[in-house]
Amino acid sequence: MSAPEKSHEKAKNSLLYLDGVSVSFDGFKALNALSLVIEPGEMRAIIGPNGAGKTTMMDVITGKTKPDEGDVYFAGTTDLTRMDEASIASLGIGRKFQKPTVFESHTVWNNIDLALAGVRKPFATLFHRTSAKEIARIEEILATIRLTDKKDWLAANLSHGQKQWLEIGMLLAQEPQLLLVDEPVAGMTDAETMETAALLREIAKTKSVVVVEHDMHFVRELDVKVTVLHQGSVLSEGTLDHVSADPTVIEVYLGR
Ligand SMILES: Nc1ncnc2c1ncn2[C@@H]1O[C@H](COP(=O)(O)OP(=O)(O)OP(=O)(O)O)[C@@H](O)[C@H]1O
Repeated sequence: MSAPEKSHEKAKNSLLYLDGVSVSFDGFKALNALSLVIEPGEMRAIIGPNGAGKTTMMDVITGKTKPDEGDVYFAGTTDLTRMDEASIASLGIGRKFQKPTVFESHTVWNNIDLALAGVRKPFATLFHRTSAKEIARIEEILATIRLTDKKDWLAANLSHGQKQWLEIGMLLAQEPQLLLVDEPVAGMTDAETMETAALLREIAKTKSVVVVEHDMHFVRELDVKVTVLHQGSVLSEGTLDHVSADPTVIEVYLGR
């Protein structure tokens, strides 16, 4: 069997499979032979000090950055290194950036409706009236993101945390199989942070989720397997208690 066929075989039962992925910027290795496997239906937390390569990893998965080396497969067989960002998004990989980008002058309801419209065919959007099925889906999403009672509010009037939830709702409208979420609780209150953990746990019942986050209280609340990145590679992996007790992790976090 040739090398590419071999990796393909190993990727078979995973939703996301990265093996030996390296990315260099002017000779500096932002990712260094990174290997990571996410199972279907899994939620994973990614932690690591500044500059560990977390954002670069997300950029490689979404096609924004092409790896110099390594394999990146989605759903076992789709080689993401050969696809552009738009094609990867349409496969069902949704990304939420750190800063919320909701439509401030629209209501909460319309923001979700517009996100649903984004996945309709252009012709359908032009003559569109929200169908009963779509209304039910919008209501379901509003319940998930804790904004049912704010559905008529302008997005501009939401708190920072609620805007983050709304943007998660807009991603859900696109029915992704895999959600990549970058530092969702930065700037949130403690109560919003805990609610975000509960919300993501609910979402993870039907979708795979990869969350990058620095907030350890939040990561503990997620209660999922944790991957620690350092200098572009996996330093440690396991429960939060396991990685927190790992001497190599302690050195990286405390030795700086
Ligand atoms: N486009 C680029 N050009 C040059 N260097 C880059 C580029 N993007 C990232 N880097 C470098 O690669 C390294 C990894 O960056 P990355 O943003 O992936 O880390 P991170 O783990 O997301 O960090 P943070 O927690 O601070 O967001 C850093 O040293 C960064 O300066």
